[in-house]
Amino acid sequence: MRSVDERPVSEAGGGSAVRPMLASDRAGFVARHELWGDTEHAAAAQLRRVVDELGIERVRVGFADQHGVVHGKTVTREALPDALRSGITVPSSLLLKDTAGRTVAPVFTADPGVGVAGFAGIGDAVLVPDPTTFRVLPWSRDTGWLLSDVYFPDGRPVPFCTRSVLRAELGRLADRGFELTVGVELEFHVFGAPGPDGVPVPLSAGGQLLHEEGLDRHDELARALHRGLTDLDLPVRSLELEFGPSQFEITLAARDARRAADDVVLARAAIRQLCRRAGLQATFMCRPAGSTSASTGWHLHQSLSDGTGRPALDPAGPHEILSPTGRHWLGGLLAHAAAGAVFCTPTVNGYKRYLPQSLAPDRVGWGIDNRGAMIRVCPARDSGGARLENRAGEPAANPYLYIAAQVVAGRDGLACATDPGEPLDAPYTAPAPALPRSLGEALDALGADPVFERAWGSEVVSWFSAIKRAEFDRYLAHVSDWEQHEYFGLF
Ligand SMILES: NC(=O)CC[C@H](N)C(=O)O
Repeated sequence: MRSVDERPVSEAGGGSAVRPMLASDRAGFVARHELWGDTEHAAAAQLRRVVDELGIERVRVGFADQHGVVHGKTVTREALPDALRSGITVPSSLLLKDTAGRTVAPVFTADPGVGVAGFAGIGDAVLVPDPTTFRVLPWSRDTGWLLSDVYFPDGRPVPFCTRSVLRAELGRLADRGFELTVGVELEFHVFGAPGPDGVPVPLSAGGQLLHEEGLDRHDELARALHRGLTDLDLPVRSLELEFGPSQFEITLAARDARRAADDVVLARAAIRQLCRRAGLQATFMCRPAGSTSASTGWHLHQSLSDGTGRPALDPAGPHEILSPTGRHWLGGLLAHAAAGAVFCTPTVNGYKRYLPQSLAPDRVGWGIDNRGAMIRVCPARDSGGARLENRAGEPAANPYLYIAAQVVAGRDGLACATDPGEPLDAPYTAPAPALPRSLGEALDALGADPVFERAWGSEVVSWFSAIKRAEFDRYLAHVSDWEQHEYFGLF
C-alpha cells in the first residue's frame, strides 16, 4: 500500500513535470525527533540487510507494557521501512490497563486524570522500534522481532514507557559515576497440556533441587529451551531443576542493566512460546498451582562499576565484606524495600511467596552468603567481584521497573550514606521489619515513601499505583474457594 506521501504529484494536484514525492523525501518521525543515535542507525542498516538476506516476511514490533508483557503489531516486510522511519501506532490505552486488560482511567472524558496529556479519547501512541533489539525468531518461520520505546504523536516520550524509565534512571546513576551490571536467575513452571477440567497438569511430581536425573527426564524440553534461547542470542548460562513439581530455572550471564532487562522480556516470551509449540504451558506466575505449588522467585544479582570499569562494591581490606559504596547501596535497598516491593513483586499472587524457611525472604534484612535473607551479599571471590543478590522479586515483575527501583533505592542509599546495619545470621527469626504481606500493604508503603516519586515524578508512581490498586481491589472483591470451605458448613 502506498502512503499518502508517495502519491505522484499529478495525482496530488501538482504539475506532471515534477518527479513523484517519495516518502523518503520527508524526514520520518524518528529523524524529525532525533530518536536514534549512531548505534541505532547502524543497527537499522544491518537489520535491513538481514531481512533481505534471510527473506524475513514479518516483524513483530512490540513494547513491554507496564506488566512487562509485550504488546504490538506484526508488520509486513513491505511496511517495515516505514515502521523503521516513523514507528507504528497503537491505542494509548495499552498503557493504562491492569493485568486483566481493563483500562483503569476514564479515557472517554476530557481529562482521564493520569496527570499526562495524550490519553483522552484513546488517541495514538507511537512505538518506535529500537533496531539494536532485532532478532529472528527461531520458532516462527520468516519472522523477526523488535522491541520499542513509546512516544506521543507530537514527539513527547510517554512517561509511562517503563523501558524509558529504566534508561533515565541508569542515566542518573551514570551522572553519579556508576554503571550497574545485572545477572538474572529466573524460576518458572512448565505444565503439560491442561486436563479436561482445564487444570494444568504437572510435568513432574516435584523432586530434589538440582537433581541431574530429574532434569534428564525433561531432556527434550531442556534442549529445546537451550537451543531456542541461544538462537536469540540470550546469554544463557544454565538450566536446572528446582524443588517443586514442574519447576525449572534459567540463569543469564551478568551484563549491563539495560540489556539484562530486555533479555528478561525476550526470555520469558521465548520460553512461553517455545513450550506452547511443544504442547506444554510455561508460566512465570509466582505460585501457579494453588497452595501446594512451590514459589518461583527472580533473584536479581547486581554490582556496580565506576566509570573506568573498576568494581565499586569490593572492600579495600580483607576484614570487610563491602566497600563504603557497597554498604550504602545495600542500605538504600533495605530502606526502600517495603515500597519497592510494588515493583519487584507486582502481583497479588507474589505476596504468597514471602514465607519463612522457604528460600524466599519474609523480612527486610541482609546476610553474608545467606539464602534466607532478602539481600544475600556474595563476597568478592577469585571468580568475581562482590555482588548483591536481591531475592525479593518474583519472575512476573516488569524487569525495567524492578531494576530501576533498585537504582532509585541504591542511589538514595549513596546520597544519604545509609547504614545497612548488621548482617542477619537467622534471617527468618531476626527482629527485622516484615516484607509487605500483600500487594495492598506494599502499595500503602509506596504511598508513604517519596523516594520513587522524587526520581520518576509523581505521575509515574501514581499511574502504576492506580493500575495495581485496581487489580488489588478486584482481588479483594473476589470470593475464594478457601472462604467457601472455611465458613459454609460452620455457620
Ligand atoms: N533454590 C532456591 O534458591 C529457591 C528459591 C525460591 N524458589 C524462591 O522463591 O525464591
